[in-house]
Amino acid sequence: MDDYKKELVEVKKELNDVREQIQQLLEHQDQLERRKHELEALLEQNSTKSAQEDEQWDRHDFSWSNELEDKMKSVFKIQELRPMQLQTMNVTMSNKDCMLIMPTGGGKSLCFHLPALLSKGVTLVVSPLVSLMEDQIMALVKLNVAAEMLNASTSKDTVNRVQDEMVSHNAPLKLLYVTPEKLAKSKRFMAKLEKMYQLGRFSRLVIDEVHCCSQWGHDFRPDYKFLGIMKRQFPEVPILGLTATATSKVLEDVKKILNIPNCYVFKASFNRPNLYYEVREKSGVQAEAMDEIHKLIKNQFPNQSGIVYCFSKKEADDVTADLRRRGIKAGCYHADLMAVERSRVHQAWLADKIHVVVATVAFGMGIDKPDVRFVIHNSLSKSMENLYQESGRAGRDDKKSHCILFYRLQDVFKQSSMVFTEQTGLENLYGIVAYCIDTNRCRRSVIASHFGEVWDKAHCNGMCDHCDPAKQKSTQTKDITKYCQDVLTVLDHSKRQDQRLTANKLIESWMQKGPVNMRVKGVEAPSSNILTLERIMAYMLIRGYIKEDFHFTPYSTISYLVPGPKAKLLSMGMENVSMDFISSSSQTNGDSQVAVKKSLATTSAENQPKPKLVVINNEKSAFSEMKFADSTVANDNGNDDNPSHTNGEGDNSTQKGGIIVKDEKSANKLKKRKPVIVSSDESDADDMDFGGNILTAKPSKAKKALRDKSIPSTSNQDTVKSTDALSLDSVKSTDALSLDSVKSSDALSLDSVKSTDALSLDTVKSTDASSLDSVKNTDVLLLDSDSAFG
Ligand SMILES: Nc1ncnc2c1ncn2[C@@H]1O[C@H](COP(=O)(O)OP(=O)(O)OP(=O)(O)O)[C@@H](O)[C@H]1O
Repeated sequence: MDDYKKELVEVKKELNDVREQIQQLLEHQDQLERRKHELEALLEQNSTKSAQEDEQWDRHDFSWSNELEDKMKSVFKIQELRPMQLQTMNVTMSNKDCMLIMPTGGGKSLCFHLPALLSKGVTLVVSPLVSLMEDQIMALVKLNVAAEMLNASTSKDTVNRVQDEMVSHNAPLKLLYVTPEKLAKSKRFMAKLEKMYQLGRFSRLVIDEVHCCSQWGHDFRPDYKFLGIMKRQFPEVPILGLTATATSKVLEDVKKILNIPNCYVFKASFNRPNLYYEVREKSGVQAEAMDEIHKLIKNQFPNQSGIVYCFSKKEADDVTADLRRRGIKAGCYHADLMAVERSRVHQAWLADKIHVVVATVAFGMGIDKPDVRFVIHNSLSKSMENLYQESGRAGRDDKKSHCILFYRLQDVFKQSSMVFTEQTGLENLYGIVAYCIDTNRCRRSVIASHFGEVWDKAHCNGMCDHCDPAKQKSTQTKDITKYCQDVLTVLDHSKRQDQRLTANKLIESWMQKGPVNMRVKGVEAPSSNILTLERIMAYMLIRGYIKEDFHFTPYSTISYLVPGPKAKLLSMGMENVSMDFISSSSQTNGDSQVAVKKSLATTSAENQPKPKLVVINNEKSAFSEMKFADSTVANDNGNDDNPSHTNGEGDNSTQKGGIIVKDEKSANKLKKRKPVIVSSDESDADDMDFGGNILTAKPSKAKKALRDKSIPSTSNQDTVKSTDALSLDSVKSTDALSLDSVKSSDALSLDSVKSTDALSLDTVKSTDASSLDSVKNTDVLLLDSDSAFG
């Protein structure tokens, strides 16, 4: 017996050692993977560089150099070339094949527009979209450059005229745009090209969006495959391929398809130094999310051009309507709208008649407005690549512009149920989720690694929310192994109950809420706020501790969560999980980073509520004498996100300028809601920036507040009558207040307020300014005017 016991102790010890070693090896593996990635990126960067340097393609002493400079200034009004433009032009002018990878808005077009003017004959441009060709031709014609296009809907007369010009020595035609279908399907056109070639007039073949050739690319077009014969048919014609998006795998594939294995490849950096990248927490309440976007556009980008990208056509419709209602000049753009309407919106935006285009990704290729000051993502993009391309429509004029993504976990599942059928759909999506939940890495560096580049954090120049000195935060790494194990225990339990859990339900069960049979004994309700829990959930998802399991219903696809490939390691205690959190000391007021606002340990701060009712207490007001029975002062600055302002437990005094809260449950429930603000001084409402719902003193102001602050979407406006802080004559079923019935209510004497969820007042009877006899579960903030506005 004793021997067995002794051996058992030894085996256990050895097992522990093995676990530790495995843990260390796993960490080492992670480090090596990251370094491997960096080294590969550096090697690729350097090999491209050396090819460029070897040949000195940035020289200014080619036979065409003077003319190039002259036409650049006189025709295109451009004073200086951007990186890689000169190299590309010199290579293609030397009749060599070339591939240019340059980010959206980088200036790819000039790389063939300018050479076209310097060359004899015609540059043939293959482009995938008719609208894209139309825009370019319009711009070229304005600059007096002879450009034409041929597509399926070109009239016969135009086709004849253009085809004659192709083979006529004296014709002014410089650029001819065609769709790939035209090449693939029109023998007559191919015959004309042969002729043009024989006459020495086929000066260059440009293939825009060249990644469309490859099946590995995200935008494969079968007709692009036909371009493979061009090199064979026209061996003397240099090919110039352009793209903003090509991994090395796609690039190799494209070279093979186009038969240009030895072409030069130039890659401009994907760093757009003038773009400020930021991720913000998105409210789970639609009206609040819209408040935030409205406030952002109104205050930070007044009358400036921007785009709001949405997840779906319906979302785009709703956001447009909401912004318009709030006085923003917005237009909608998505695939369900008629082409005429889409074009009207696009043109009105180009002419600054509307400021904001609210769109799905259909608003994409060919947008060339220089002064787009902001691109907001109202919902998560489906990949880093998409985010980069869509955000990249901002700041084409090189001036500072903002790219702001609003993130919330629920959007991950909206996207995942759309992309999970794509080959790398989920992988790409989780890449952008990792970007969103990151607390400290430079956003630029994260973007860079997606494009196989390494950008030094120092080059960010404070142009992202993590590098911006004004938003600096320190972070702390915390062990969340126990949390993750608890999540897996809840999932195990649900499996035994034969129940599936969505992310929301999983969090609910984990928090020991929802159906009793889904709560698990031994799993303690986490004391962290919902954002923290969502963040942990997202982290578990991208690290493979949990995974999505998709089920189809007749109307939609539902994503349930189940244990992931790495769950076993965690359950068996063979892996520790840690995660970075913003440390509480460095949190700033009003900051809406998605990063967790409080450390996991700060439980008392977690439970502080967001006030539902804010009473502005100015000198003359009768409120100054108001007292609330049965209440606890918890905070003195109106910002419950800042734990440093939280009073310690046991402070039961009632005082001016504090949240008065008693009931923890209602506090938690109301935590994330914005306050209703009641003021006896109507000017208060104008000055305040609580982003909340406002009821002011005078009916006229109240109406304005209702209109401006969009209470209608959260309340039934038509049932709010003559609202007045001092006398709410009849407020019925207002959702904003969640008051079932408030009758002849008056701030000084609320005769009967029942089931008031907003105030969480169970019963308020014979209340008066100096003594509210029975106020329970009050969730009220009483502020001095000064602290309210300070
Ligand atoms: N060297 C330059 N200096 C200043 N502006 C430039 C320069 N080169 C190009 N531009 C301008 O930059 C803008 C974007 O150029 P362009 O449309 O060629 O971008 P792109 O790389 O083709 O982008 P996309 O992938 O979105 O089509 C245009 O307004 C163009 O006139």
